[in-house]
Amino acid sequence: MEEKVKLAHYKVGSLPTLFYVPDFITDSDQSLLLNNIYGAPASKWKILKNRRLQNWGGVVHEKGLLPQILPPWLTNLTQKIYEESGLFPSALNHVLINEYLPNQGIMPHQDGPAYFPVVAILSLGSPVVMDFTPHARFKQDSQDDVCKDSDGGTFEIGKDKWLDDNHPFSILLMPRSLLIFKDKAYSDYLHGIKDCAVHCYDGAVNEAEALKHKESDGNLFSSEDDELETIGKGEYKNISRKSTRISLTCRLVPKVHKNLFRF
Ligand SMILES: O=C(O)CCC(=O)C(=O)O
Ligand SMILES: [Fe+2]
Repeated sequence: MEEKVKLAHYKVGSLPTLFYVPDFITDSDQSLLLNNIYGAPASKWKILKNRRLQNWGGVVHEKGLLPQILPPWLTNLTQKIYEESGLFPSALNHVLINEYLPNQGIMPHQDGPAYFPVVAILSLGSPVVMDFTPHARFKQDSQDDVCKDSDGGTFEIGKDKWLDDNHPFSILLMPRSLLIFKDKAYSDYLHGIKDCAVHCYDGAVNEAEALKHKESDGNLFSSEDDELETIGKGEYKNISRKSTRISLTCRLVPKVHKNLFRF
């Protein structure tokens, strides 16, 4: 994304606040990030049931951040996101790095309340499809979806109408791309990645944009081109996840507890 280029140029799908920036970083930036991530002490990895993660920037509590200085190899990235997106009120101070093997994913979830409600996710390695699903709580709470009948009672609008306005969608995340979402995409939808080795990208909101930019570097990870299969005449648009994916979820925790502890 060139400096001062309007983010609006990268809007994808029908929500106003979902942006996909192909080739946000270069191949050599990707290699540098991967070298730093895999060069971190083994103790930096937290092992979960379905993925591994590294937490950088400090410990996030519901009431704020117990901060830890981000290393320069991460501030290079967060500063670029901060400056080029223009969506954050101050510099990003937290990065979560997730590593997924081909049969691993992340359950549909909503990001926690401690974060400023804009998230920027940089993808490295194997492509994946991320699914967005309307949030059930949003469905129940939405006053707009409750209509008054002539007796003053209320009735719910039909499920079909609700789904028209709030339909699930998916997005193809190619390596070196940046996904940014906020507002409705952040608060009214869950996002997740299926834990299976084949993902279908047919109908993904950014299909054209994602497939335009797929030149590969051929090192560290197997070629991403090999992972995109188009069988027949575009009937099955699948990804075979053959290699590891790394994502860097970059966020701002506005409330920072000062001088509580140092690392
Ligand atoms: O790996 C991803 O792309 C998503 C990660 C995510 O949703 C999170 O860390 O909250
Ligand atoms: Fe998330």
